[in-house]
Amino acid sequence: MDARANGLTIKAPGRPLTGRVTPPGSKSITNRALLLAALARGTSRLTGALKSDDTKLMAQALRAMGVTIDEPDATSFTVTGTGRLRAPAAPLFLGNAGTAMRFLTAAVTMIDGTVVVDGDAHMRKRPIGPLVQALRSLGIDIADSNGYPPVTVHGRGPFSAGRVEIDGGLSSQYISALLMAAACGTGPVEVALTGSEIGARGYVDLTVAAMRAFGAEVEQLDEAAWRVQPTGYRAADFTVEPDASAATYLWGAEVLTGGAIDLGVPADAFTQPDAKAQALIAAFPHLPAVIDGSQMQDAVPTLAVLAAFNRTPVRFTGIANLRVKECDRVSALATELSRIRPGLGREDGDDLIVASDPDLAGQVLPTRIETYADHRIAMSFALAGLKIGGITILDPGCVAKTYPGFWDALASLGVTYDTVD
Ligand SMILES: O=C(O)C1=C[C@@H](OP(=O)(O)O)[C@@H](O)[C@H](O)C1
Ligand SMILES: C=C(OP(=O)(O)O)C(=O)O
Repeated sequence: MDARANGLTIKAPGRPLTGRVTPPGSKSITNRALLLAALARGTSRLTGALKSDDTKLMAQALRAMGVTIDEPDATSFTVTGTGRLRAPAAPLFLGNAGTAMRFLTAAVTMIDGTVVVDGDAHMRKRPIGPLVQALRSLGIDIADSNGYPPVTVHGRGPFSAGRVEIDGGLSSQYISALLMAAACGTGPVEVALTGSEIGARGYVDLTVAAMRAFGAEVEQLDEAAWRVQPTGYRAADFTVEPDASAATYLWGAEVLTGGAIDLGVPADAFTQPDAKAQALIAAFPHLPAVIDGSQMQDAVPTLAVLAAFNRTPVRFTGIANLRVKECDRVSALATELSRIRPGLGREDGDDLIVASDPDLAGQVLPTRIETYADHRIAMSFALAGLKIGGITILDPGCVAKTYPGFWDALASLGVTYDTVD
Protein backbone atom coordinates (compact mmCIF):
# COMPACT_ATOMS: atom_id res chain seq x y z
CA MET A 1 0.00 0.00 0.00
CA ASP A 2 1.40 3.36 -1.01
CA ALA A 3 -0.22 6.42 0.53
CA ARG A 4 1.59 8.54 -2.11
CA ALA A 5 -0.67 7.03 -4.78
CA ASN A 6 -3.26 9.29 -6.38
CA GLY A 7 -5.94 7.05 -5.01
CA LEU A 8 -6.58 3.93 -2.97
CA THR A 9 -9.46 1.64 -3.84
CA ILE A 10 -10.53 -0.17 -0.72
CA LYS A 11 -11.45 -3.82 -1.02
CA ALA A 12 -14.48 -4.30 1.22
CA PRO A 13 -13.36 -7.02 3.62
CA GLY A 14 -16.74 -8.79 3.76
CA ARG A 15 -16.04 -9.94 7.29
CA PRO A 16 -15.76 -8.44 10.77
CA LEU A 17 -12.55 -6.52 11.43
CA THR A 18 -10.83 -7.73 14.55
CA GLY A 19 -7.47 -6.97 16.10
CA ARG A 20 -5.63 -4.36 18.09
CA VAL A 21 -4.89 -0.84 16.88
CA THR A 22 -3.89 1.95 19.23
CA PRO A 23 -4.61 5.41 17.82
CA PRO A 24 -1.65 7.80 17.66
CA GLY A 25 -1.22 10.57 20.25
CA SER A 26 -3.71 13.42 20.32
CA LYS A 27 -2.97 16.21 17.87
CA SER A 28 -4.69 18.78 20.10
CA ILE A 29 -2.80 17.79 23.22
CA THR A 30 0.56 17.35 21.46
CA ASN A 31 0.44 20.85 19.97
CA ARG A 32 -0.57 22.38 23.30
CA ALA A 33 2.19 20.53 25.12
CA LEU A 34 4.82 21.47 22.53
CA LEU A 35 3.97 25.16 22.88
CA LEU A 36 3.76 25.16 26.67
CA ALA A 37 7.03 23.23 26.98
CA ALA A 38 8.62 25.72 24.58
CA LEU A 39 7.46 28.63 26.73
CA ALA A 40 8.85 27.01 29.89
CA ARG A 41 12.41 27.37 31.11
CA GLY A 42 14.13 23.98 31.18
CA THR A 43 13.63 20.58 29.63
CA SER A 44 10.25 18.86 29.24
CA ARG A 45 9.73 15.32 28.02
CA LEU A 46 6.58 14.63 26.03
CA THR A 47 5.71 10.97 25.54
CA GLY A 48 2.88 9.30 23.62
CA ALA A 49 2.99 12.32 21.32
CA LEU A 50 1.74 12.53 17.75
CA LYS A 51 4.26 12.87 14.93
CA SER A 52 2.28 14.11 11.94
CA ASP A 53 2.19 17.10 9.60
CA ASP A 54 0.45 19.30 12.18
CA THR A 55 2.82 18.56 15.04
CA LYS A 56 5.92 18.70 12.82
CA LEU A 57 4.86 22.16 11.65
CA MET A 58 4.44 23.29 15.26
CA ALA A 59 7.80 21.85 16.29
CA GLN A 60 9.53 23.38 13.28
CA ALA A 61 8.10 26.82 14.05
CA LEU A 62 9.22 26.59 17.67
CA ARG A 63 12.71 25.55 16.58
CA ALA A 64 12.80 28.60 14.31
CA MET A 65 12.18 30.66 17.46
CA GLY A 66 15.16 29.26 19.34
CA VAL A 67 13.57 26.30 21.13
CA THR A 68 15.58 23.06 21.17
CA ILE A 69 13.37 20.11 20.27
CA ASP A 70 14.81 16.61 20.04
CA GLU A 71 12.91 13.53 18.97
CA PRO A 72 14.37 10.56 20.85
CA ASP A 73 11.82 8.14 19.39
CA ALA A 74 8.71 7.94 17.23
CA THR A 75 6.35 9.17 19.96
CA SER A 76 8.50 11.49 22.10
CA PHE A 77 9.72 15.05 22.01
CA THR A 78 12.29 16.53 24.37
CA VAL A 79 11.76 20.27 24.50
CA THR A 80 14.20 22.73 26.05
CA GLY A 81 13.02 26.29 26.36
CA THR A 82 14.58 29.43 27.78
CA GLY A 83 11.31 30.89 29.00
CA ARG A 84 10.96 33.11 25.93
CA LEU A 85 10.71 32.83 22.17
CA ARG A 86 13.15 34.55 19.82
CA ALA A 87 12.10 36.37 16.64
CA PRO A 88 12.39 33.90 13.73
CA ALA A 89 14.52 34.81 10.73
CA ALA A 90 11.73 34.05 8.25
CA PRO A 91 7.90 33.87 8.26
CA LEU A 92 6.53 30.93 10.22
CA PHE A 93 4.85 28.49 7.83
CA LEU A 94 2.13 26.43 9.50
CA GLY A 95 0.55 24.62 6.56
CA ASN A 96 -3.08 23.88 7.37
CA ALA A 97 -2.53 23.23 11.08
CA GLY A 98 -5.26 25.29 12.76
CA THR A 99 -3.91 24.70 16.25
CA ALA A 100 -0.39 25.81 15.31
CA MET A 101 -1.65 28.86 13.39
CA ARG A 102 -3.96 30.11 16.12
CA PHE A 103 -1.86 29.20 19.16
CA LEU A 104 1.31 30.74 17.71
CA THR A 105 -0.42 33.91 16.54
CA ALA A 106 -1.08 34.71 20.20
CA ALA A 107 2.23 33.35 21.51
CA VAL A 108 4.47 35.33 19.15
CA THR A 109 3.02 38.61 20.38
CA MET A 110 5.38 38.24 23.37
CA ILE A 111 8.43 38.40 21.13
CA ASP A 112 10.33 41.63 20.87
CA GLY A 113 10.40 41.94 17.08
CA THR A 114 8.45 41.31 13.92
CA VAL A 115 6.95 37.90 13.17
CA VAL A 116 4.87 36.82 10.17
CA VAL A 117 2.62 33.81 10.78
CA ASP A 118 1.34 32.14 7.63
CA GLY A 119 -0.12 28.91 6.30
CA ASP A 120 -0.94 27.22 3.02
CA ALA A 121 -3.70 28.12 0.57
CA HIS A 122 -6.31 26.29 2.69
CA MET A 123 -5.24 28.06 5.87
CA ARG A 124 -5.46 31.40 4.09
CA LYS A 125 -9.19 30.73 3.79
CA ARG A 126 -9.65 29.97 7.50
CA PRO A 127 -10.67 33.04 9.53
CA ILE A 128 -8.38 34.48 12.17
CA GLY A 129 -9.86 37.98 12.43
CA PRO A 130 -11.54 37.58 15.85
CA LEU A 131 -8.25 36.50 17.44
CA VAL A 132 -6.32 39.33 15.79
CA GLN A 133 -8.89 41.88 16.98
CA ALA A 134 -8.74 40.52 20.52
CA LEU A 135 -4.95 40.80 20.54
CA ARG A 136 -5.17 44.32 19.15
CA SER A 137 -7.50 45.26 21.99
CA LEU A 138 -4.61 44.41 24.34
CA GLY A 139 -2.51 47.05 22.61
CA ILE A 140 -0.61 44.65 20.36
CA ASP A 141 0.48 45.89 16.95
CA ILE A 142 -0.92 43.13 14.74
CA ALA A 143 -2.43 42.93 11.25
CA ASP A 144 -4.11 40.18 9.27
CA SER A 145 -5.14 40.02 5.61
CA ASN A 146 -8.83 40.95 5.68
CA GLY A 147 -9.45 38.56 8.56
CA TYR A 148 -7.27 35.71 7.22
CA PRO A 149 -3.60 34.71 7.40
CA PRO A 150 -0.90 35.81 6.92
CA VAL A 151 -0.70 37.71 10.19
CA THR A 152 2.08 40.19 10.92
CA VAL A 153 2.92 40.95 14.54
CA HIS A 154 5.23 43.73 15.71
CA GLY A 155 5.81 42.48 19.24
CA ARG A 156 7.05 44.57 22.12
CA GLY A 157 7.32 41.90 24.79
CA PRO A 158 4.84 40.13 27.09
CA PHE A 159 1.11 40.84 27.46
CA SER A 160 0.25 43.43 30.03
CA ALA A 161 -2.41 42.76 32.64
CA GLY A 162 -5.95 43.28 31.54
CA ARG A 163 -9.14 41.88 30.17
CA VAL A 164 -9.65 40.59 26.68
CA GLU A 165 -12.91 39.69 25.01
CA ILE A 166 -13.11 37.08 22.31
CA ASP A 167 -15.86 35.66 20.14
CA GLY A 168 -15.15 31.95 19.87
CA GLY A 169 -18.12 31.21 17.59
CA LEU A 170 -15.93 30.45 14.57
CA SER A 171 -13.18 28.65 16.47
CA SER A 172 -12.56 27.71 20.08
CA GLN A 173 -8.85 27.77 19.20
CA TYR A 174 -8.89 31.58 19.55
CA ILE A 175 -9.80 31.20 23.22
CA SER A 176 -7.18 28.50 23.80
CA ALA A 177 -4.58 30.69 22.09
CA LEU A 178 -5.30 33.66 24.35
CA LEU A 179 -5.36 31.56 27.51
CA MET A 180 -2.00 29.93 26.82
CA ALA A 181 -0.30 33.22 25.95
CA ALA A 182 -1.88 34.98 28.94
CA ALA A 183 0.16 33.04 31.51
CA CYS A 184 3.27 34.75 30.13
CA GLY A 185 1.87 38.22 30.81
CA THR A 186 3.18 40.80 33.25
CA GLY A 187 -0.02 40.69 35.32
CA PRO A 188 -3.27 38.68 35.58
CA VAL A 189 -5.27 38.47 32.35
CA GLU A 190 -8.98 37.84 32.18
CA VAL A 191 -10.28 36.17 29.02
CA ALA A 192 -14.01 36.63 28.51
CA LEU A 193 -16.30 35.31 25.80
CA THR A 194 -18.61 37.47 23.79
CA GLY A 195 -21.28 35.76 21.74
CA SER A 196 -23.16 32.96 23.37
CA GLU A 197 -21.79 29.86 21.72
CA ILE A 198 -18.49 28.17 21.40
CA GLY A 199 -18.15 24.95 19.55
CA ALA A 200 -16.43 22.15 21.36
CA ARG A 201 -16.00 23.80 24.75
CA GLY A 202 -14.11 20.65 25.69
CA TYR A 203 -11.09 21.95 23.77
CA VAL A 204 -10.85 24.90 26.14
CA ASP A 205 -10.94 22.45 29.04
CA LEU A 206 -8.05 20.56 27.38
CA THR A 207 -6.13 23.84 27.21
CA VAL A 208 -6.69 24.64 30.86
CA ALA A 209 -5.63 21.11 31.88
CA ALA A 210 -2.44 21.32 29.79
CA MET A 211 -1.63 24.79 31.17
CA ARG A 212 -2.01 23.52 34.73
CA ALA A 213 0.26 20.55 33.94
CA PHE A 214 2.94 23.09 33.02
CA GLY A 215 2.47 25.07 36.21
CA ALA A 216 -0.03 27.76 35.19
CA GLU A 217 -2.75 29.08 37.47
CA VAL A 218 -6.05 29.36 35.63
CA GLU A 219 -9.35 29.99 37.29
CA GLN A 220 -12.67 29.58 35.52
CA LEU A 221 -14.70 32.54 36.78
CA ASP A 222 -17.97 31.44 35.19
CA GLU A 223 -19.21 29.75 32.01
CA ALA A 224 -17.72 32.51 29.91
CA ALA A 225 -14.63 33.88 31.67
CA TRP A 226 -11.23 32.73 32.88
CA ARG A 227 -8.51 34.47 34.89
CA VAL A 228 -4.90 33.54 34.18
CA GLN A 229 -2.11 34.44 36.61
CA PRO A 230 1.27 35.62 35.27
CA THR A 231 3.14 32.52 36.40
CA GLY A 232 4.82 31.61 33.13
CA TYR A 233 5.34 27.89 32.61
CA ARG A 234 7.39 25.24 34.37
CA ALA A 235 9.08 22.42 32.44
CA ALA A 236 7.30 19.11 32.97
CA ASP A 237 7.23 15.49 31.92
CA PHE A 238 3.95 15.00 30.17
CA THR A 239 2.15 12.02 28.64
CA VAL A 240 -0.12 12.67 25.68
CA GLU A 241 -3.25 10.51 25.52
CA PRO A 242 -4.28 8.81 22.25
CA ASP A 243 -6.26 10.86 19.76
CA ALA A 244 -10.01 10.57 20.27
CA SER A 245 -10.84 11.82 16.77
CA ALA A 246 -8.60 9.12 15.29
CA ALA A 247 -10.33 6.62 17.57
CA THR A 248 -13.69 7.39 15.97
CA TYR A 249 -12.58 5.72 12.69
CA LEU A 250 -11.67 2.56 14.58
CA TRP A 251 -14.91 2.57 16.57
CA GLY A 252 -16.72 3.15 13.28
CA ALA A 253 -14.91 0.27 11.53
CA GLU A 254 -15.81 -1.98 14.43
CA VAL A 255 -19.57 -1.35 14.39
CA LEU A 256 -19.84 -1.23 10.59
CA THR A 257 -18.22 -4.65 10.19
CA GLY A 258 -19.53 -6.18 13.42
CA GLY A 259 -15.95 -6.73 14.53
CA ALA A 260 -13.94 -6.17 17.70
CA ILE A 261 -11.07 -3.70 17.60
CA ASP A 262 -9.08 -3.26 20.77
CA LEU A 263 -7.82 0.33 20.97
CA GLY A 264 -5.89 -0.39 24.15
CA VAL A 265 -7.71 2.48 25.86
CA PRO A 266 -11.33 2.56 27.04
CA ALA A 267 -13.57 5.30 25.62
CA ASP A 268 -14.13 6.84 29.05
CA ALA A 269 -10.39 7.32 29.57
CA PHE A 270 -10.19 10.08 26.95
CA THR A 271 -10.43 13.72 28.04
CA GLN A 272 -10.95 14.99 24.46
CA PRO A 273 -14.39 16.12 23.28
CA ASP A 274 -14.64 13.65 20.38
CA ALA A 275 -14.69 10.71 22.80
CA LYS A 276 -18.37 11.58 23.32
CA ALA A 277 -18.99 10.20 19.83
CA GLN A 278 -18.29 6.68 21.04
CA ALA A 279 -21.67 6.39 22.75
CA LEU A 280 -23.39 7.37 19.50
CA ILE A 281 -21.25 5.05 17.41
CA ALA A 282 -22.12 2.21 19.79
CA ALA A 283 -25.81 2.84 19.04
CA PHE A 284 -25.27 2.14 15.31
CA PRO A 285 -27.40 1.15 13.30
CA HIS A 286 -29.84 3.05 15.51
CA LEU A 287 -28.24 6.50 15.44
CA PRO A 288 -30.71 9.16 16.61
CA ALA A 289 -32.69 11.27 14.14
CA VAL A 290 -30.83 14.42 15.20
CA ILE A 291 -27.20 14.66 16.25
CA ASP A 292 -25.89 17.94 17.66
CA GLY A 293 -22.32 17.92 16.42
CA SER A 294 -21.23 21.11 18.18
CA GLN A 295 -19.42 19.42 21.04
CA MET A 296 -17.80 16.67 18.92
CA GLN A 297 -17.07 18.49 15.70
CA ASP A 298 -14.20 16.46 14.32
CA ALA A 299 -16.25 13.27 14.77
CA VAL A 300 -19.04 14.53 12.51
CA PRO A 301 -17.51 13.18 9.27
CA THR A 302 -17.22 9.74 10.88
CA LEU A 303 -20.79 9.87 12.16
CA ALA A 304 -22.08 11.15 8.82
CA VAL A 305 -20.61 8.23 6.89
CA LEU A 306 -21.97 5.79 9.47
CA ALA A 307 -25.36 7.50 9.14
CA ALA A 308 -25.47 6.46 5.48
CA PHE A 309 -25.75 2.83 6.66
CA ASN A 310 -28.09 3.62 9.58
CA ARG A 311 -31.65 2.29 9.77
CA THR A 312 -33.12 5.81 9.72
CA PRO A 313 -31.97 9.22 8.41
CA VAL A 314 -29.88 11.56 10.55
CA ARG A 315 -29.81 15.36 10.66
CA PHE A 316 -26.60 16.94 11.95
CA THR A 317 -27.06 20.29 13.67
CA GLY A 318 -24.68 22.74 15.37
CA ILE A 319 -22.06 22.23 12.67
CA ALA A 320 -21.88 25.64 10.96
CA ASN A 321 -18.21 26.01 11.82
CA LEU A 322 -17.40 22.80 9.95
CA ARG A 323 -17.50 25.12 6.95
CA VAL A 324 -14.22 26.72 8.08
CA LYS A 325 -12.19 23.60 8.86
CA GLU A 326 -9.66 22.03 6.45
CA CYS A 327 -12.41 22.37 3.85
CA ASP A 328 -16.12 23.17 3.97
CA ARG A 329 -16.99 19.85 5.57
CA VAL A 330 -20.76 20.35 5.42
CA SER A 331 -20.58 20.74 1.68
CA ALA A 332 -17.88 18.08 1.21
CA LEU A 333 -19.85 15.47 3.15
CA ALA A 334 -23.07 16.18 1.24
CA THR A 335 -21.27 16.14 -2.12
CA GLU A 336 -19.23 13.00 -1.55
CA LEU A 337 -22.08 11.01 0.04
CA SER A 338 -24.20 11.89 -2.97
CA ARG A 339 -21.43 10.77 -5.27
CA ILE A 340 -21.91 7.28 -3.80
CA ARG A 341 -25.68 7.44 -4.28
CA PRO A 342 -27.52 10.56 -5.47
CA GLY A 343 -29.35 12.21 -2.59
CA LEU A 344 -27.49 10.33 0.15
CA GLY A 345 -26.32 13.60 1.69
CA ARG A 346 -27.73 17.10 1.43
CA GLU A 347 -27.29 20.48 3.05
CA ASP A 348 -30.18 22.24 4.72
CA GLY A 349 -28.92 25.67 5.73
CA ASP A 350 -25.88 24.78 7.83
CA ASP A 351 -27.29 21.36 8.75
CA LEU A 352 -26.34 18.14 7.00
CA ILE A 353 -29.03 15.56 6.34
CA VAL A 354 -27.91 12.01 5.64
CA ALA A 355 -30.52 9.77 4.04
CA SER A 356 -29.92 6.32 5.44
CA ASP A 357 -29.75 3.30 3.19
CA PRO A 358 -28.77 0.07 4.94
CA ASP A 359 -28.99 -1.69 1.55
CA LEU A 360 -25.82 0.11 0.46
CA ALA A 361 -23.84 -2.54 2.32
CA GLY A 362 -22.64 -5.26 -0.01
CA GLN A 363 -23.19 -3.28 -3.20
CA VAL A 364 -20.47 -2.46 -5.69
CA LEU A 365 -20.68 1.26 -6.47
CA PRO A 366 -17.44 2.43 -8.07
CA THR A 367 -16.96 5.97 -6.72
CA ARG A 368 -13.95 8.28 -6.62
CA ILE A 369 -14.15 10.27 -3.39
CA GLU A 370 -12.71 13.78 -3.60
CA THR A 371 -10.96 14.56 -0.29
CA TYR A 372 -10.24 18.32 -0.59
CA ALA A 373 -6.86 17.87 1.19
CA ASP A 374 -8.92 17.03 4.29
CA HIS A 375 -7.68 14.08 6.33
CA ARG A 376 -11.09 13.59 7.95
CA ILE A 377 -12.91 13.34 4.62
CA ALA A 378 -10.40 10.67 3.55
CA MET A 379 -10.58 8.67 6.79
CA SER A 380 -14.35 8.83 7.20
CA PHE A 381 -15.07 7.77 3.61
CA ALA A 382 -12.63 4.90 4.04
CA LEU A 383 -15.34 3.51 6.33
CA ALA A 384 -17.77 3.46 3.40
CA GLY A 385 -15.20 1.36 1.55
CA LEU A 386 -15.42 -1.29 4.24
CA LYS A 387 -19.04 -1.98 3.23
CA ILE A 388 -19.32 -0.89 -0.42
CA GLY A 389 -17.17 -2.26 -3.23
CA GLY A 390 -15.31 0.16 -5.49
CA ILE A 391 -14.78 3.13 -3.15
CA THR A 392 -11.62 5.00 -4.13
CA ILE A 393 -10.17 7.61 -1.80
CA LEU A 394 -8.31 10.25 -3.81
CA ASP A 395 -5.16 11.85 -2.34
CA PRO A 396 -4.97 9.26 0.47
CA GLY A 397 -1.72 10.82 1.70
CA CYS A 398 -3.69 13.73 3.17
CA VAL A 399 -4.27 11.63 6.31
CA ALA A 400 -0.70 12.59 7.28
CA LYS A 401 -2.12 15.77 8.83
CA THR A 402 -3.06 13.87 11.97
CA TYR A 403 -2.83 10.10 11.36
CA PRO A 404 0.04 9.12 9.03
CA GLY A 405 -0.34 5.46 9.96
CA PHE A 406 -4.07 5.31 9.16
CA TRP A 407 -3.90 3.14 6.02
CA ASP A 408 -1.41 0.79 7.64
CA ALA A 409 -3.65 0.53 10.70
CA LEU A 410 -6.57 -0.64 8.55
CA ALA A 411 -4.21 -2.97 6.68
CA SER A 412 -3.13 -4.48 10.00
CA LEU A 413 -6.77 -5.43 10.53
CA GLY A 414 -6.78 -7.22 7.17
CA VAL A 415 -8.07 -4.46 4.84
CA THR A 416 -6.44 -4.48 1.41
CA TYR A 417 -6.23 -1.81 -1.29
CA ASP A 418 -5.58 -1.32 -4.98
CA THR A 419 -3.54 1.76 -5.77
CA VAL A 420 -4.75 4.14 -8.46
CA ASP A 421 -2.23 6.28 -10.34
O1 LIG B 1 -8.29 23.21 20.05
C1 LIG B 1 -8.14 22.23 19.33
O2 LIG B 1 -7.19 21.43 19.47
C2 LIG B 1 -9.12 21.98 18.26
C3 LIG B 1 -10.33 22.64 18.25
C4 LIG B 1 -11.36 22.40 17.20
O3 LIG B 1 -11.32 23.46 16.29
P1 LIG B 1 -12.19 24.82 16.42
O4 LIG B 1 -11.98 25.36 17.77
O5 LIG B 1 -11.60 25.68 15.34
O6 LIG B 1 -13.61 24.48 16.17
C5 LIG B 1 -11.09 21.13 16.43
O7 LIG B 1 -11.90 21.08 15.30
C6 LIG B 1 -9.63 21.03 16.02
O8 LIG B 1 -9.37 19.87 15.27
C7 LIG B 1 -8.75 20.99 17.23
C1 LIG C 1 -10.23 20.97 12.29
C2 LIG C 1 -9.15 20.23 12.39
O1 LIG C 1 -7.88 20.69 12.52
P1 LIG C 1 -7.21 22.09 12.82
O2 LIG C 1 -8.28 23.09 13.10
O3 LIG C 1 -6.34 21.83 14.00
O4 LIG C 1 -6.43 22.40 11.58
C3 LIG C 1 -9.24 18.74 12.41
O5 LIG C 1 -8.23 18.09 12.74
O6 LIG C 1 -10.31 18.19 12.10
